[in-house]
Amino acid sequence: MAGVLNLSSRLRKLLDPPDVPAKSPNALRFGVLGAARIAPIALITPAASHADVVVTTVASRDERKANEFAKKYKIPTVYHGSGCYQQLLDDPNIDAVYNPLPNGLHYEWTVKALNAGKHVLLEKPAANTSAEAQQMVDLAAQKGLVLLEAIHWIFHPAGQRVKEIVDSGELGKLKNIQASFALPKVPYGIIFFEDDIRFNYDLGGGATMDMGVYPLSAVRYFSSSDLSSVSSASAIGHVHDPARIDRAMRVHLVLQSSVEADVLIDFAMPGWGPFHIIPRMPKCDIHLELEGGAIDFYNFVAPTVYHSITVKPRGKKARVEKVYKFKDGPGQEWWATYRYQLEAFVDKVRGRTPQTWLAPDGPIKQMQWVESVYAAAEFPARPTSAYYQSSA
Ligand SMILES: NC(=O)C1=CN([C@@H]2O[C@H](COP(=O)(O)OP(=O)(O)OC[C@H]3O[C@@H](n4cnc5c(N)ncnc54)[C@H](OP(=O)(O)O)[C@@H]3O)[C@@H](O)[C@H]2O)C=CC1
Ligand SMILES: O=C1OC[C@@H](O)[C@H](O)[C@H]1O
Repeated sequence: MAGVLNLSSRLRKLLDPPDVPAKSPNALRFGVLGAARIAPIALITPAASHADVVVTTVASRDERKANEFAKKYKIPTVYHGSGCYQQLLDDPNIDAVYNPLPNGLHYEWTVKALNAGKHVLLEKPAANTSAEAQQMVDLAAQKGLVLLEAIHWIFHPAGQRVKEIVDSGELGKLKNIQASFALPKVPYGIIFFEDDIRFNYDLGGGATMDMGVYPLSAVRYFSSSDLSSVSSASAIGHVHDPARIDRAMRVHLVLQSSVEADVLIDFAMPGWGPFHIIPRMPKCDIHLELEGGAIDFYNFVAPTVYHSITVKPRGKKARVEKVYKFKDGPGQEWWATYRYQLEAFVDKVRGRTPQTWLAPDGPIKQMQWVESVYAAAEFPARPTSAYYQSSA
């Protein structure tokens, strides 16, 4: 009963967090590039409970969409039309930019934002290629600006607790990881639309680019190791562009630490039963095999909703842990992964030491892994952006 009450209280506050009584007078002013669907979840809602963040500006190419978005989310300044993204970057009243544009535009608008002197919270994956990611990371360092690729789940205490157990040696050496993020096949419009950016090759689409960021980052994070090789990879093409857009990807990875990993990514797992009409349950799990036992981490991407960490020492009784809040650290049980991430971003901008921060070369490694997966599956690399080519 207590579990159900906690769940309901957490969900209520997750979806409608209490506003802070007052924002600080010099709160960090965020501008949002594009009226993207993810922006309310990843920035606008988390910002409501952060005293040092205000979302002041949105730029959307379409005037009506721009105004509707601004009205709905109470954003005072709006730019629209063909030059609106640059107008936002030129606005001296903005300190930080949130970039949730399609993946293929991440590089161009992040480079432009950094050149305009703005800190950048950048949606995942950082770019279309590792070379683009490298340039962005170098530019941010050169300018002394904060650039964070939004691998939000790592900022939540649940993922960090799993890492702590792995690194503690309680279960011995890590041997194998199975990481899955896969959604059931449902009619268009329920999860994705037919013309979604995820299915557009030129915009950097593909399941490995999109959902793959999660299990691949989990393998990197829990193993603390780089990739040695992709020993097998099999892709299922998306119906609209089967040779270039992966609907699903299944890979076996060998890491430099000799840990091995199986990764499954799927935008639309077919149903089962007669005519495949019974939808499958989403998969969002990490299974870690260690010398002395195993750990199952359920729902690693959205742990605030619900998660479980089942620790199974070999020959002993299993235990289940749930960690919604740090013992000593920022946060509330209802904080979304995005809220923990925003806390860290602001701490970094303000010159404080965040509870968690990601290695500067993380976005580069992440894209190198994605490139290796596509190469092994004999799928083309995502296209280098025209802006990168013109500025190289
Ligand atoms: N961290 C997370 O949990 C999640 C991250 N993401 C990431 O966020 C990014 C955006 O995803 P999502 O919000 O689902 O995408 P949307 O399609 O909803 O938003 C993308 C925005 O980009 C702008 N845009 C600019 N050029 C184009 C173009 N040629 N075609 C389409 N849109 C364009 C549009 O803004 P406008 O027209 O207003 O100018 C649009 O609203 C992706 O990088 C994705 O990987 C997505 C979901 C979850
Ligand atoms: O969290 C997510 O789930 C669904 C994906 O398509 C999205 O881009 C991702 O970030």
